[in-house]
Amino acid sequence: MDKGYLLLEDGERFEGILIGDDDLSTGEVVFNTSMTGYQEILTDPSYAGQIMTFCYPLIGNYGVNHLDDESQNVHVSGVIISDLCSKPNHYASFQTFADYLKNEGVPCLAGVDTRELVKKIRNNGTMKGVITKNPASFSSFNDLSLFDTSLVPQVSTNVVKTYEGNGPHVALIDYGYKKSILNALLEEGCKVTVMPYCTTYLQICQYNPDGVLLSNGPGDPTALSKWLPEIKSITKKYPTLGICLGHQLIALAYGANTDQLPFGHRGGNHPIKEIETGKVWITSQNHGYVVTEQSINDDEFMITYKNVNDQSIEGLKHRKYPIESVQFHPEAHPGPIDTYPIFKQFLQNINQTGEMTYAYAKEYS
Ligand SMILES: NC(=O)CC[C@H](N)C(=O)O
Repeated sequence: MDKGYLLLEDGERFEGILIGDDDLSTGEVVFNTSMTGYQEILTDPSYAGQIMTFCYPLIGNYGVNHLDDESQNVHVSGVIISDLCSKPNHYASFQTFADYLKNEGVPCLAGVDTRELVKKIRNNGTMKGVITKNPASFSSFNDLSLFDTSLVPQVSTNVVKTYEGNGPHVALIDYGYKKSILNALLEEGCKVTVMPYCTTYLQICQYNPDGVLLSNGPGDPTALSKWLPEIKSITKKYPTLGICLGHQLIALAYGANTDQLPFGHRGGNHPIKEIETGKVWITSQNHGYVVTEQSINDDEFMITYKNVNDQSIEGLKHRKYPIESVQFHPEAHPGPIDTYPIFKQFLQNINQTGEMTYAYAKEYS
């Protein structure tokens, strides 16, 4: 088996065994603390451009199945693990973790002291990294072409697709949506039209939805600045729910700012507090950016949830219009489903305020 290396931007190097694909992999090195759900994590398009370090020490023990994919491909650019299980045991498993990554063309470094690596990221923040078989051949972290920043166009669909249902019609704007978000809407009986990230307000109107969901997605939300006026117009007309990147885009569209967290929130045990009730929910999270509290216009938006660990903003609600957004993932997969009712709340918003929304829109324009 070949040796491989993780080279970090600050010059430190971690050694391991190279499994999966043996090509060069570049990305932002991040970590996820979830104890299960590696397949969902690998296939979540929000992780595009990132090298994922799994904190849980044993990976691959239940293999890979046909149910857990959150999209059609693995989106992480590389994987770092401690112990690899090569003899998985699960009735639904059809492939090993290593073969799966090889087929998907994604390099993985196994046998790494992930505790040391994670401690380093926690202390110094996320940084760029490279997985390679041949460290001498890697030239420079300054070669920006290796670290792509236009990630959403790469993961979003370019065709409009409708899933039939008898309930309200939701336009799901695809910045890199997770299948579980679509499934949650379909389970609630919605008709769902998935639309590309670059869909304009007028294009959405042609489909006449009852509500709009702005999905999760990879990268820095400010990379989508060009689309903010469209997003603002959409939210002024339709009841809107934003999830993760979608939440950040709503905040940006209304003039707030986003900032980068030191090492992100990625895991299945992030506590958030509902400001109105004081209740704490445990959530699934995966984000590196966050809406800055001071930048939120208090007259327009109220903060609905805050992170219990670092007090960062976890949710916003417009004071007048049916616009809500959450930084965490109510669809879970992987992680707890405590906040799944957010989807039901969204549908209530659609049903109760559908008529009013049009009145608001008139008044607003
Ligand atoms: N899951 C997401 O939508 C992630 C949002 C954004 N890319 C971030 O890292 O903050």
